[in-house]
Amino acid sequence: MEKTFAVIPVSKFTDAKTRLSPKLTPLERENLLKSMLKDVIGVLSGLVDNIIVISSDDDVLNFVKKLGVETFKEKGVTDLNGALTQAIQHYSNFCSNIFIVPSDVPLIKKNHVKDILNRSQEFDVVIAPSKGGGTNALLCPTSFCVKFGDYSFFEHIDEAKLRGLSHSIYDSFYLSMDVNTAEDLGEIMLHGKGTEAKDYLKKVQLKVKSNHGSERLDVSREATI
Ligand SMILES: Nc1nc2c(ncn2[C@@H]2O[C@H](COP(=O)(O)OP(=O)(O)OP(=O)(O)O)[C@@H](O)[C@H]2O)c(=O)[nH]1
Ligand SMILES: C[C@H](OP(=O)(O)O)C(=O)O
Repeated sequence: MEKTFAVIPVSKFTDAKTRLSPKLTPLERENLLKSMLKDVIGVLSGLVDNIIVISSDDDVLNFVKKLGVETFKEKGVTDLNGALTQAIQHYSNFCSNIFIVPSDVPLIKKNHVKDILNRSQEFDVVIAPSKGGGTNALLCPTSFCVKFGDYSFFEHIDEAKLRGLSHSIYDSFYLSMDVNTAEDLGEIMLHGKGTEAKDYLKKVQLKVKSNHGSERLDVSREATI
């Protein structure tokens, strides 16, 4: 029987979401990453054959072990694609498809996962774009070569074509929302009802206001850091 394993790559807690440093302290960024991880793991739970978090950071791996998730420690000094490649090679002995979901997509819903899994019955590769040309979900055979980084959405489509694999684009507003910038935090405040991520941002008193300036959302703190 074909099996699909979900793989969630997570950077070190100390490197968590550096682009949010103007709005959140290092500890707050770590806590936000933990909240987003809980959201992503909760959504994937029960829908895939296994969930594996990969990281070089023992603190990350110990945190997710307590959530009942399998862990894979990346070996040596590597980057996101290197880490994913190590994990895909290892798990290719146990599954036919890998479903990669980053840890920073707290608006993902169970219906997205079900839809993507259904599409993989018909297509070899299913790709969900992120804002800015990245990839927020990639379901592919274990033979696939991952190309995360700049404009990876287009790189992944090219990779599928190069390998003669059929692909389907999964187009979802919520799934496209990864959290990289202060404005992204505003989107989580607006659209994240019921998520751990929104609850955490409320706890640290983040406020969002509509703005007609260079950014659409103005994100500020009630209390200063
Ligand atoms: N295992 C692993 N995960 C990584 C690595 N680099 C990034 N990630 C994860 O990959 C996903 C996408 O990361 P990015 O959005 O590119 O960047 P980030 O590191 O989270 O955030 P910035 O520090 O703001 O760039 C997130 O789930 C990260 O935690 C890596 O070297 N190893
Ligand atoms: C890793 C990268 O993430 P982004 O920089 O788009 O958040 C990608 O999706 O390819």
